[in-house]
Amino acid sequence: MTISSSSGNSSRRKKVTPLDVKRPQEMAREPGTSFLRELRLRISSLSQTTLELEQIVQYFFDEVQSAVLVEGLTYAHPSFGVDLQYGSLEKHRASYRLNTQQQYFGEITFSRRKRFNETELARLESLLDLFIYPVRNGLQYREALRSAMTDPLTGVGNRLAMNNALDREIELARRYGRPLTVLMLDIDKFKAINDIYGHAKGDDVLCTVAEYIEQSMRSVDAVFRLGGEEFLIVLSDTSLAQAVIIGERIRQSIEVSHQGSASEPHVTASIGISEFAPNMSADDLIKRADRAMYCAKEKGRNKIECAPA
Ligand SMILES: Nc1nc2c(ncn2[C@@H]2O[C@H](COP(=O)(O)OP(=O)(O)OP(=O)(O)O)[C@@H](O)[C@H]2O)c(=O)[nH]1
Repeated sequence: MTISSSSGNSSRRKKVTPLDVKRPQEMAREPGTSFLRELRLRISSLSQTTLELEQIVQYFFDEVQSAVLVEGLTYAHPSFGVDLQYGSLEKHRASYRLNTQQQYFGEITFSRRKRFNETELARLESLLDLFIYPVRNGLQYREALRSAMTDPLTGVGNRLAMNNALDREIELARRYGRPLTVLMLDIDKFKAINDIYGHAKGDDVLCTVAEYIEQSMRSVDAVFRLGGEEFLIVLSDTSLAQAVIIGERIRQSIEVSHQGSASEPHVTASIGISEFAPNMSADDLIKRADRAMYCAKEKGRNKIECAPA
């Protein structure tokens, strides 16, 4: 493990190799180390009870307090989209880049109002090896969950992710009485696109349609591919009238961006919209949107239809 650090106003930066990180046996020779040994054991066993990154960082923050007063702790790994903060972010900071020989595992920052002294920094550094491996496991777990819930072709959520998201959104809509709408989108005559332009072009179309849907939504909305050429879009806190506007934006953006040529297919999509009511299950909501989408197909495709209230 390699830890590079910068600390406080002095902005020192140094590298610590695995040999520099004190092992429990070495610390046992120092005064007061039975306390640190117990602390190491406690952190180590707590970290093994979970794979949830938030909990691992929280445990570390809570336990580190007994060795060194720390008022705030942040842990970030931008490429995993992780940015966690516990306590308050204060003026004096000690930051460590966490690396093993092979891989970078993010950056941890301890902060507080009073400057850290060298003994305290050494103590914090001596505990970092207890942090990096649980964090590595937590990141791997997060990645495994993410890929289990992602459609590999388009990169949007898959059916499993949709089930989770919809259950959560329905619970929020019920609890707070907020509107919730879903859009079922199906690419028109997709079989013909495959037949005329080839399967690879069909795959490209699926990817660009997913992109145009994402570009037409707010960041809080979510899109899922249900298989084939069918997508479900979940619009939280959105009424039927607002959903029609968003649906129309999506429909138009797909059509305008796929005008068609000798080598490119003309692509359109049909959309069915359904608004949640408290007596509905997730399944009811999806089925209603699906029926509305088939109405749009029957009425000539490249249209939006709403499920009856
Ligand atoms: N390229 C590609 N094609 C797929 C994929 N999944 C499903 N398909 C094809 O999508 C086509 C769907 O065709 P249909 O269900 O008949 O519907 P359609 O041609 O879109 O016609 P309408 O829905 O009535 O407008 C089938 O030919 C499937 O083989 C995929 O991942 N990639």
